[in-house]
Amino acid sequence: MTTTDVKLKTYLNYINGEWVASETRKTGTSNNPANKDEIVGFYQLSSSNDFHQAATSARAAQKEWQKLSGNVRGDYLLKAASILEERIDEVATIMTKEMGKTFPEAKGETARGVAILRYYAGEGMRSNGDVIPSSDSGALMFTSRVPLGVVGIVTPWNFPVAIPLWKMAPALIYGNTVVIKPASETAITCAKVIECLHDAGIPLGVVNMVTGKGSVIGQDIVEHREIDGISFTGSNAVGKQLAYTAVSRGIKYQLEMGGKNPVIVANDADLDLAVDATISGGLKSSGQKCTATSRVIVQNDVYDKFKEKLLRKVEEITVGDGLEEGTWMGPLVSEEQLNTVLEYIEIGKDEGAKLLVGGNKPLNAVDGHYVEPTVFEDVSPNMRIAREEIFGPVLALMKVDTLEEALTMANDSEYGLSASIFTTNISNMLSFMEDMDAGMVRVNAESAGVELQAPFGGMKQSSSHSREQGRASMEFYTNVKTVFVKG
Ligand SMILES: NC(=O)C1=CN([C@@H]2O[C@H](COP(=O)(O)OP(=O)(O)OC[C@H]3O[C@@H](n4cnc5c(N)ncnc54)[C@H](OP(=O)(O)O)[C@@H]3O)[C@@H](O)[C@H]2O)C=CC1
Ligand SMILES: O=C(O)CCC(=O)C(=O)O
Repeated sequence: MTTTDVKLKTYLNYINGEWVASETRKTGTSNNPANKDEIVGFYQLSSSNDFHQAATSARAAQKEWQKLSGNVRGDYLLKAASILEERIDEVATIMTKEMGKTFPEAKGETARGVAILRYYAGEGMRSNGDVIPSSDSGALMFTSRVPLGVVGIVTPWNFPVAIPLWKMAPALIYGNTVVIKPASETAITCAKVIECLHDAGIPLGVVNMVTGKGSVIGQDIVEHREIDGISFTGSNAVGKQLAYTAVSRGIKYQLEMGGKNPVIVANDADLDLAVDATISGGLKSSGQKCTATSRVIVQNDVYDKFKEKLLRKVEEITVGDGLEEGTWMGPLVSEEQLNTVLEYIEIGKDEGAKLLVGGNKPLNAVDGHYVEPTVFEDVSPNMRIAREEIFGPVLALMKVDTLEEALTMANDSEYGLSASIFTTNISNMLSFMEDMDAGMVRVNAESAGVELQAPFGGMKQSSSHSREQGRASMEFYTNVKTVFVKG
């Protein structure tokens, strides 16, 4: 049985190189958020014992995988990249159907997945240590990076190809084996990615996928004795809970969580650029990115002009099924997410913010979890819509007199993931780069849209202060061994 049998539409767990049903014999349903009645497929609702099988298989495969040379491990990633590239339309279609982002966005993300696999394949050939002069002239001293062992990976639904791959690919290239539990909303998209690794011939047990509710098997991923490290992206509540257990077990953990990302528009900004970037950074993927722009802090002199240009463009946004040509913004991922966003819109109104545009479910879109792109103004820093992550297409405009005030406001957040400034003045750029407390600081560019070869992560409550992607991944997925050799 394969997961590509469309008649069955039931996707299986992947354990020790085989597609297997959960021992529970229960499945969950993946629905299309653009059309609630359309079933995309079924995925396994796994048990702790299913997870145990996967973790045990990953352990059994680990030493042999580690012993392969880096370029041999890289070859598997290269093969998987080519297979994913051949299947790009199929994978992107499933992604759009499961989580709602538009097909061009889904295709772009899948292409990014291909590039991530190729990038980390190359890592297998790069240096993994340093020679350090010993104080003993007759000795050789060097460092070597060794894998953690078996890594547990928990991923969210908003980047269902890129995030699993930017965690799995570095884990694998540095010699770890993995067990992934993807978000339930996008379990099938993850199965499609795993199929590529399977078809690339990756050895048995090196990659394992177990689907099911995080609330049922999630804790196993960090508690299981065979798990040596855990990498998580998702909400702060779940991330912190996993971290507590990881600390109590003394294993490594890495968390990527929320954001409340500001954009500053200075008096000297190129306003058209700033408007386009605010819309793209805040509303693409319906604002469901941890790097999405949510606070738009605009200097007084250009406030009215910026607002007018922004509203004109927001009103032109077409909301609809992401598979339909001409749709700019798809639905939210689920009814739960829709309710959360609508609730925040009510909170904004109750707190006294002024709703300029949007704020409702579109009248002609009853079949899916749609919400209009929404812009508030008169938002003050203490309002909940200025402080809490909404994870939806909601922008909060905030007016300031000076850039110092803008920076203070931008930094007034428990989060510190990404931040942008739009300015043509070099000293404004420099003070922003220096004083903005965010893991990603961007000048004349939107807050979202990270590059796979650069470190990614946040300050404050946005992450566990570690970094993912690029060569920074090596810090998490390996331990340093210092070797001293005396002839
Ligand atoms: N930083 C980011 O990129 C993301 C942030 N978020 C934020 O989180 C909010 C809620 O989204 P949600 O999807 O519920 O996020 P969660 O943190 O609940 O989900 C992320 C992943 O964790 C799993 N999970 C859930 N509960 C547990 C648990 N107790 N132990 C271990 N794993 C668990 C989920 O599985 P399952 O799907 O089965 O529940 C999913 O795979 C969003 O509104 C947004 O604010 C969400 C997604 C991504
Ligand atoms: O901005 C991006 O492209 C990545 C965002 C992200 O990682 C996330 O939302 O989880």
